[in-house]
Amino acid sequence: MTPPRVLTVAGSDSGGGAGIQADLKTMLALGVHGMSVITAVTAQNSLGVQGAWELPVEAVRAQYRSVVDDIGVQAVKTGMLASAELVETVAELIGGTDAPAVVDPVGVSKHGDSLLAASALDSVRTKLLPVATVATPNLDEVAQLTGVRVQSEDDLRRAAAAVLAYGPRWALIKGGHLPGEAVDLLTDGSEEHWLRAPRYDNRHTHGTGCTLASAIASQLAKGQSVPEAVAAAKEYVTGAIAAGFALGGGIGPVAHGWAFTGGTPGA
Ligand SMILES: Nc1ncnc2c1ncn2[C@@H]1O[C@H](COP(=O)(O)OP(=O)(O)OP(=O)(O)O)[C@@H](O)[C@H]1O
Ligand SMILES: Cc1ncc(CO)c(N)n1
Repeated sequence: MTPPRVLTVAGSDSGGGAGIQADLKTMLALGVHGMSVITAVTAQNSLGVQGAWELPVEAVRAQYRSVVDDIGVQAVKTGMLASAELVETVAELIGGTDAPAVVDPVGVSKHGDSLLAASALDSVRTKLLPVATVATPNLDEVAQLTGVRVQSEDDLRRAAAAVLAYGPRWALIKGGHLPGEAVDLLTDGSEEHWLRAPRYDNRHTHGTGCTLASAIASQLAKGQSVPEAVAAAKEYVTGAIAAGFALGGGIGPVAHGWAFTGGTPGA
């Protein structure tokens, strides 16, 4: 049987922990066929981002058309889009595709390196968020995009309302950067789903956001509803964080294959 097909539109992380590499590993682990449109190439490792180069708009468009016109997609995920021009191009492409879109509005890496030009923020708000089925900002991205500064769980509702005002069907506000339990809020403005998991203080959390968004897209492609897909994706990313491992001298990656290795840290 042909597996469901999922497309990631994102940047390459040479260190293999985030970006396209995290997305494809997640898709393999969750049993879907992963495909990629590369928007930018980063020189990146456990210590930070040493360099980043965008691809030309024609290269992004051509990759997208090659995949969608022949193979077809059951879900799309977007990550690092680097510039206003690429954000607008990708928004137009996914707006014209009949598949759910999970938009991870990637702004900065875990090390604080910028992965999106400041001049692109307005295009994210007005072009990309309106075509999202689910938008998955972290707290820094919420602050950049909406001005809402989340300091407690109560603020997550306010953040979600501010994100929903830009037009995505659902907002998943990731409270991963708050102290205490790892709490996220999923809402479409009427239903609310609180997702809670224990916090693992192993610091090997490079690529958590990419992994979560790709897992949501994978579950949507299998036909799950948004709340079901997000709940399953949260379980997957939590297992991957629990089994995260040291690599290089800085922040190590989550373990995408944890379900195959029994969830043993670093196995
Ligand atoms: N230490 C942790 N323990 C358990 N869950 C965590 C931890 N850190 C983050 N999470 C969870 O991981 C998911 C991703 O959230 P996070 O806020 O880390 O994304 P992100 O900052 O976009 O990640 P990145 O930019 O590295 O890809 C959320 O479900 C969040 O609650
Ligand atoms: C290429 C890439 N995309 C996304 C992230 C998320 O932080 C990263 N570090 N690198």
